[in-house]
Amino acid sequence: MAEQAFQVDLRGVVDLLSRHLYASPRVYLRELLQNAVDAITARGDGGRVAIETGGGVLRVHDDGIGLTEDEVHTLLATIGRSSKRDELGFARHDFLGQFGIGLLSAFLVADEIEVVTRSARGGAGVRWTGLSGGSYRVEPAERDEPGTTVTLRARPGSAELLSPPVVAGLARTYGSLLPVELTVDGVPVAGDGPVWRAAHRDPAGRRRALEEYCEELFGFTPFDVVDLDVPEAGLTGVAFVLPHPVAPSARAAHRVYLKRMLLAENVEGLLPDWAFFARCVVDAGELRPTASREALYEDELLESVRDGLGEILRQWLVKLAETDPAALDGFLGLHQLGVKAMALHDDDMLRIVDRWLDYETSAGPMTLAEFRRRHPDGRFTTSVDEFRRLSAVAGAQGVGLVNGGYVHDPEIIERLRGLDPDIRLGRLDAAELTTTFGTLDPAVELALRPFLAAAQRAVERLGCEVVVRDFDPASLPALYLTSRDAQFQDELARARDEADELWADVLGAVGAHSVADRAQLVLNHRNPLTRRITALGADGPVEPAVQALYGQALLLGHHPLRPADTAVLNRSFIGLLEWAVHPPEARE
Ligand SMILES: Nc1ncnc2c1ncn2[C@@H]1O[C@H](COP(=O)(O)OP(=O)(O)OP(=O)(O)O)[C@@H](O)[C@H]1O
Repeated sequence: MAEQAFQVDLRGVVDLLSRHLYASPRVYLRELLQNAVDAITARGDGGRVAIETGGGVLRVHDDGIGLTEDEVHTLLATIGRSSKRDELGFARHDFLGQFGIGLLSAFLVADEIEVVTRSARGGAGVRWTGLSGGSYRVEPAERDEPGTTVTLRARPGSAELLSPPVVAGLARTYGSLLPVELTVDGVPVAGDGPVWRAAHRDPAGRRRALEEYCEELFGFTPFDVVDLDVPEAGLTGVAFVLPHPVAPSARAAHRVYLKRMLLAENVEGLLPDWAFFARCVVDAGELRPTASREALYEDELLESVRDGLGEILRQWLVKLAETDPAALDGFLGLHQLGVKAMALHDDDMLRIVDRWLDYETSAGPMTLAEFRRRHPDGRFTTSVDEFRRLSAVAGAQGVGLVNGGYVHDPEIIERLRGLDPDIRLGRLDAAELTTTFGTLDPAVELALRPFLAAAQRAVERLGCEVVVRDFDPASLPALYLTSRDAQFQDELARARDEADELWADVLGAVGAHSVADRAQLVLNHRNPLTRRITALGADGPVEPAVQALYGQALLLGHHPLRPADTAVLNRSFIGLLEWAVHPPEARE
């Protein structure tokens, strides 16, 4: 059977382009500009593109390579055919176009495209007229010079897009960096090339020019300006460090030019995620666009560009730390989350965090490096709540405590030990604090035995052990300590209660070896109120008082309240009230 060629319904293709490929019909001008610039490139360097507007008509003239009649038939009339690929079909890297569909985008704003062209390689002028319905005609045309003129007549409803101010604006947006002479209605479109490549008398002058550029583009005065250069991708540009904090999750949008033609103003994925504190303007010769030319095509080159740009920003930061600590301080004040995220993977960043970032500690705010100097055996908490409830106690006992409760902190502190094996900063196990609490005089301890037994009965069902110690701060009546192990035991006990017999035995065996490790209610003998409670006789309100201390210690320590805890708290409150209004002597 003879093979048949696919038929293409041009209306379907135009619909696809206008509604699904391009984000906006504004791109028509970019595609025409791009073809003109490619034609100039194909002819040899230096050329002119002149755009004329008015009366709902748009003309784009170029003095590029032009097309012969044969080429008109094959290139303009075949969708997907492009002269910008080599024999093997690879896009040739000196051209902007590659897909062979760009010209069709003119149908987004016009029903008819007219191309009058004459090839620089010889032959007469040709007029090609393409209609959005899917047909075209070719006829001879008068044209003296080689080059091409594309003419569009606005479709009803699209006149605005072809109007002089809109066209001038679009030409400026897309084309102001193009290496050709570009005019709209005779007015040159600013073409001094990339601002970051312009010559300046001194570095300060250049810096000022770049800052102004940033203000104009992004509306902020940058904290700093970093030059970007990734030769393997033919990429140059600048990164502007944001002068205000941003959420790390905010997608950083960069302005990207490919071969001096604007790709888009909000390109994502140019920098590694952690570098969310910078906005870039770059021009790259080798990166590829997606077919819609509104985003970068994700390939290995883009990946290595991302790594390369990340490295440049990292170096900038390391240098800032070495040469300008005050500026680094300012930077960290704004963007510490990003720096912490970097420190998870990068030793230099980790050292910066260690040396420069202030942490909350039991001895006030200071850097981790300073903290380690003062407390070689210090501890860190992994939650902010834990820090809040234990820092006063730990501090009063000379145990240094760091708040490692914010994002990335525990990982960062763990990584520090990888950096230097001598670092002993370890996780706090709250139960270990009791070992540093002062024990009581044996005689006092002995006298407290009956009280302790009664106190233990009062909280027995809550799964905690009552001890009396002597510790600072004296203002604290009692402290509730869980160890991670005690939490595990709690869960185990709960599981054992709920499990059937077989499992209960297994779980029992698991827990058997460390039954002693329970949560502790540590009563502070240094606190006057607590001391009076421990002195209560057997006929005193020992039970509600101890339960009240227990409840207060839970609340003070921001511990979660279980239903049993709430019940005990209520009961103790009522019990104490009863004691207050019906003292024993009144009951007789
Ligand atoms: N101004 C022009 N001068 C010379 N040739 C042109 C001009 N405009 C278009 N062409 C020819 O028509 C072909 C098809 O153009 P079209 O814009 O559809 O695709 P492309 O530029 O090759 O690729 P892309 O879809 O990526 O833009 C081009 O490859 C080129 O050979």
